[in-house]
Amino acid sequence: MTAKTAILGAGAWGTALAIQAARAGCDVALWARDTARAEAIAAARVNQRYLPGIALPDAVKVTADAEEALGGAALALMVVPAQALARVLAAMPVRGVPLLACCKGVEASTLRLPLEIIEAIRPGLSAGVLSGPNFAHEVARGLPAAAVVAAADPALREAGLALLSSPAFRLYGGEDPIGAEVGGAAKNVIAIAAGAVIGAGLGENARAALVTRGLAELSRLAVALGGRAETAAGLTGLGDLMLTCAGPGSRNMSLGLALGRGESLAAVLAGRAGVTEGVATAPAIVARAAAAGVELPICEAVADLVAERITVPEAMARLLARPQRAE
Ligand SMILES: NC(=O)C1=CN([C@@H]2O[C@H](COP(=O)(O)OP(=O)(O)OC[C@H]3O[C@@H](n4cnc5c(N)ncnc54)[C@H](O)[C@@H]3O)[C@@H](O)[C@H]2O)C=CC1
Ligand SMILES: O=C(CO)COP(=O)(O)O
Repeated sequence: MTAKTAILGAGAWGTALAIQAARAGCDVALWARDTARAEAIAAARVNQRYLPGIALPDAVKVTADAEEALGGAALALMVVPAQALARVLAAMPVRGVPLLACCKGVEASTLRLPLEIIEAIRPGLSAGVLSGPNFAHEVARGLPAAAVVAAADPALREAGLALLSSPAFRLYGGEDPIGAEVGGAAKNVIAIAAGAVIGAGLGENARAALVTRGLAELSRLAVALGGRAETAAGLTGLGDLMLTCAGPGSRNMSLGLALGRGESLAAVLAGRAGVTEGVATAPAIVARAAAAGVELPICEAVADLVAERITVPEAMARLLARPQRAE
């Protein structure tokens, strides 16, 4: 019998992962919260709002019925924004279905990372993280990519690799889910900083410095929260920074570019359908780090920037004026 994977969240990444799971040989249920939207995607066989122009394979069934999506599933992927994860999960009849969190952020109201949210809402459920440098539209098209299934439970790592891998989508097992989720959340914030310096005309040197020192920030925080420093050098840390800080293909980077050029946050966000995770995560990750006794100066500058308390040149001047220290 073909294994079934449930994808909970039909945005850009959920739709791409549904296509990928079908390519990997699964029966797939793609759950959308809105019945009309689920019906429109099912009828068109395309998610025109979030992933236009890419057809869904026959193995993907689209539904707004959570019971139908999760019934008989061997694995479920949570692919809603981090700020919506708790609400969506609380309403899901997951029972014992193991979960992979695919969102990259910190919950603003509680400062929880995705696996902490899952443990609070479904205590004892086997859960892990799927993360890495993956633009949805490239994965959906079958272009080569790699990612990590990070979980404490080896059976979940194996299930993730078995159900989601295909020749062009290379998955690695990871034993440091905390490091993976810190990397995914922090890189979105650092990407806003990277975009902002380019948008403000401060140059490529400034971006390289921010990305590298940003890597040090996410590594410090991961270790403080119980993760491993070396995870920062892998796909979920450095790999995703390289992708997300490289250019306007990233929503976070492109937001930074616009802020750097002097556009307002509200105007930029009003013009986009998809989530820009770094906006809510910037203050949350700073507060979470502070609670753990860790300073994140670049994330702090981004939190001030998105709150419009500071301009890009002011943020850069503040970072440059920090006391000298060893690298
Ligand atoms: N788009 C990408 O290339 C990648 C995205 N991610 C991460 O995956 C997560 C989701 O991103 P995307 O799919 O790109 O976002 P998106 O903005 O394209 O789609 C989000 C989906 O979640 C739904 N949603 C939003 N709030 C909801 C709520 N309260 N209840 C139920 N559903 C809700 C939306 O209707 C939409 O279907 C984010 O954390 C993002 O950082 C990770 C890797 C790649
Ligand atoms: O997480 C992503 C790539 O790995 C997507 O990045 P953006 O949300 O910035 O587009």
